Amino acid sequence: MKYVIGVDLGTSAVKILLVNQKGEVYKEVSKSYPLIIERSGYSEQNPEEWVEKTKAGLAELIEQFDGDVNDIEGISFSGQMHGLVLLDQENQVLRNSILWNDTRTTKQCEEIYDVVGKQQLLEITKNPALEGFTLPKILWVKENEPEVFERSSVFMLPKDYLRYRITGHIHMEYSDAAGTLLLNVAKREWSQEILTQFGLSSEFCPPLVESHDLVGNVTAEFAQETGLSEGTKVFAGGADNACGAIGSGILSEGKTLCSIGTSGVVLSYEERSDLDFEGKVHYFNHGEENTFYTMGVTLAAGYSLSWFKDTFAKQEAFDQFLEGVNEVPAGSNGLLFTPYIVGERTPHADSNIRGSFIGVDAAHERKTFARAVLEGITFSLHESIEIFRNSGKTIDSIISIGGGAKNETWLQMQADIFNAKIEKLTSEQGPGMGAAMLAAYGCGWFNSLKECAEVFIQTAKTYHPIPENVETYKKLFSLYQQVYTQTKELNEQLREFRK
Ligand SMILES: Nc1ncnc2c1ncn2[C@@H]1O[C@H](COP(=O)(O)OP(=O)(O)O)[C@@H](O)[C@H]1O
Ligand SMILES: O=C(CO)[C@@H](O)[C@H](O)COP(=O)(O)O
Repeated sequence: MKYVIGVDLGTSAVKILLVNQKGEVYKEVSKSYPLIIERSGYSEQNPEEWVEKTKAGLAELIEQFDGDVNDIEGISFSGQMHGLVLLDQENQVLRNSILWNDTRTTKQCEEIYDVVGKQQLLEITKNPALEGFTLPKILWVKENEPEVFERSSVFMLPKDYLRYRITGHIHMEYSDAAGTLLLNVAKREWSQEILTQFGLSSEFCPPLVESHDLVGNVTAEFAQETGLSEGTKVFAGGADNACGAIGSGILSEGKTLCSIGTSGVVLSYEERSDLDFEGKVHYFNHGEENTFYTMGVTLAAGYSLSWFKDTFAKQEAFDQFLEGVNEVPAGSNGLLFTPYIVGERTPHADSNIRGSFIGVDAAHERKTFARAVLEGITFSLHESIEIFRNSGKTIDSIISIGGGAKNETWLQMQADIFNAKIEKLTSEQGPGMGAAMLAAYGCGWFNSLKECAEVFIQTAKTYHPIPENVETYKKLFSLYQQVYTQTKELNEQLREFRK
């Protein structure tokens, strides 16, 4: 039996899957790392920590593997998107990576609109200037840390840096490059226009490759440190949302994905590159050649839950913390939560908004708050579903992945709030599975990712909407939507008190 490895470099942890030729997950390892939050709006990680935790995870996986390591034919990657990694001329990391959920760059986003023009930016990159994307982070470093910027010779994204450390070769692939605001998404090339407008050279951008392209082998040093074979082929991989889509079989029109990781995503497959969503949803290159996807993003989806748990019950596991949420009725006895704890992206691109609990009552218990947090996160994702439905898409069936898909009550809640059938797959590790599929396709096990999906992906359980809950949530959703407008001005005034 042959195997491939899928490495998902997430925001909360690196998750590593060893998958056999039938698509069965043979072994699974996860190693977590923290966010570095120096002040409100900041979010960083140390790239060395990604490398060390991946090495440790791979070593553990190989140690437990009782087969022949030479049968592990390929490895590929899925990665948290947009994070800026700056390297100097010796390819040494210059500073911590500034992550996708860091919102310090509002000023730089305005500068991008001033210099490029909103319409022109949408035409080239298909996306608006959002704080989380990479170009605003590059401009922030240029303005605030000029000595660091002057020493930088190339920029990378998180999983591309990790892969560089495994192979010694620098590349970037289209699905992640799409989230930099430097790529012409339809033409699939770095935008000379935007690079020139910001005084950036072409050499600052790595060479572009396809997600399933072979980009090297495991170096002798990395093989020795992890137990991997030097013969294992390394394939480029994709952005975590592109990989999540591949790992969930979102490979044809009409398929919708809901992913609840640190962020939350509602994603739809697009064959064409010339649709116009006016920047209301992100529009990126897929990890499948020459196709695309659109998505709405909740900045703090799983992160709202992990923040709430870690703040009030750090020692408890998620399952223990969520015990009893199924006993609280739909609507959490009148308690509403908005998950804007680090700002929001879809539908409100607003780095200043913050979360609220509305309607706190003396009768509410901890489990009421926990359920309200799950509902608030799901309402936020429903805003993206509504954008897609209003654009003419039919969404009656959704595949749900990510850490959030581990909880039965949350999956039923998704069916009730989205008013759609929810499918849970045999593995909720969509991005890791997508990465493994890119390696399997790259190794030539299948003629296409679609063929691979037919073998690798299976539905474990389906959740159908409960009509009574659907009605309750319809009413509550319109109240939820009002909280943003009602609290926007208050949050402007609270800004000066934040540290
Ligand atoms: N047992 C669980 N039940 C419900 N939610 C969970 C559970 N375990 C993890 N989560 C949620 O999943 C999130 C992590 O999901 P994951 O897909 O691993 O994220 P990432 O790829 O961003 O690292 C956590 O922040 C948490 O909110
Ligand atoms: O910023 C985005 C997408 O635009 C995020 O979805 C990141 O890609 C992080 O993903 P997770 O760690 O939550 O999976």
